[in-house]
Amino acid sequence: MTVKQSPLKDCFVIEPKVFKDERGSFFESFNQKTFKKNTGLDIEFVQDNQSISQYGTIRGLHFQTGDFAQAKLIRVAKGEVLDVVVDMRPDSITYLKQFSYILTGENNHQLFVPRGFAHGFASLSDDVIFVYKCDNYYDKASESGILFKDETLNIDWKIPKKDQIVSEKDQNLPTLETFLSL
Ligand SMILES: Cc1cn([C@H]2C[C@H](O)[C@@H](COP(=O)(O)OP(=O)(O)O[C@H]3O[C@H](C)C(=O)[C@H](O)[C@H]3O)O2)c(=O)[nH]c1=O
Repeated sequence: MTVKQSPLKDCFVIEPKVFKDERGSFFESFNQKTFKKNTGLDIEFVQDNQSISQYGTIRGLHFQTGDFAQAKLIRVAKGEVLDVVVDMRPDSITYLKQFSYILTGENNHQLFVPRGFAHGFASLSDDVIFVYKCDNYYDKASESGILFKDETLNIDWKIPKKDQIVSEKDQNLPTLETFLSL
């Protein structure tokens, strides 16, 4: 496994070792000992999530606040996504900076997103199987987020407006300016 730092503090890309043969391929999608050895992080993931999305779906930007903030280890089992994170930690040297990365079922890359980051993704293909580990449990009351089309962040989701599929909940998330003023 190779760990590559992203431009955002504490956020990094993991490229697992993939074994290929005439049958197909195999890789360890998570190994606690290897993860700790290569990242120096001793994290206990407590919840695995999976979502399936059609082309054009944009989920996010989400995060849980306070005691229920979540670090996530993200990968795409099938399809292709543009994954986007924003550092929402006021004390961070990369505060309010954003980073996007293409995750696919082909490259098997993973993105580690620390607690205190907003996270979202756009489905660039149909039938995207998006799987991720969280180091804290889901807590509806702690859910928060930033509007995906926030003008300050000006994220290019790579999906034409006419093709965008966004939940009612996400369409009503606050802008960054509003969130920061709360
Ligand atoms: C996240 C979550 C949701 N749910 C329930 C709540 C809703 O009834 C239903 C769909 O939830 P939601 O529309 O919030 O799902 P996503 O839009 O995929 O949310 C996720 O998408 C972005 C990309 C993230 O990074 C977060 O992990 C998460 O917010 O699943 C649960 O029961 N447990 C959970 O952990």
